[in-house]
Amino acid sequence: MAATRLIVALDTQDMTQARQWATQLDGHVDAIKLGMEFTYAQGLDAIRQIADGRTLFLDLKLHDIPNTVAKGLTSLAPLQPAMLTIHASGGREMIRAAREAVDAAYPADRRPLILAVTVLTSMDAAALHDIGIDRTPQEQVVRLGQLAIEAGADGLVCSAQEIAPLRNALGRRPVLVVPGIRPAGSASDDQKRIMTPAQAARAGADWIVVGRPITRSPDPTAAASAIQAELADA
Ligand SMILES: O=C(O)c1cc(=O)[nH]c(=O)n1[C@@H]1O[C@H](COP(=O)(O)O)[C@@H](O)[C@H]1O
Repeated sequence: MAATRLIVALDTQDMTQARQWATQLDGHVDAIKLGMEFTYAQGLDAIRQIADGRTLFLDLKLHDIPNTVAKGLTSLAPLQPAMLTIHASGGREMIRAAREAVDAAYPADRRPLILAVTVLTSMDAAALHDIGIDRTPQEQVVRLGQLAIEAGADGLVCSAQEIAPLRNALGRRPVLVVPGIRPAGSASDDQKRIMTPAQAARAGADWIVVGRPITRSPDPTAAASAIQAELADA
């Protein structure tokens, strides 16, 4: 099985902080993720500055009508992300439109992976019930995952708990990117469907996404190195 790689989520509104984390984590992580917190505070040019040759996961989780998502993704092309996110629950037509827009707007050899977010790792069965979905998170993730891959997504964002059923349904091909990662002994927070780095690696995650356990650590570099060691030993 291919090694599981580490993405750090640089979740901050602050340019100096993002730059400091990106620099100190060079060589300790495999990619950086910038999302809405940083983008809404600092804008797209700041993303370009922080990315600066690094592998960029641009996580803006687009979810709108097909035309708007397609045009939005086209507007992001100058940033040359390696990965982009859309919400699978936007539906088949939205996902298809996203894929067509990305195929048209990005050079074929630098086309970003389109990742469809299935069920947010902060949601449990009760939260799904609240929004009218009376399936387990696992059932809903597999359903949305099948739809998204059929419609042209390259991969999925899911929790580590759904990797095995997704691989059963969809095989090895979809890229599985897994947040909700908490090293053993972490305090509980807004993440509900969690696993440790080693558990995610053993389950077959292609990438794990880790934010606060690295960025809120007193020593982010040591925290990232410890996670890499855990992945390597899994
Ligand atoms: O798309 C994502 O990256 C994502 C999807 C999801 O279901 N859950 C989730 O936590 N994320 C992101 O992954 C990161 C997790 O950060 P921490 O909870 O601090 O490790 C955040 O930047 C979230 O926005």
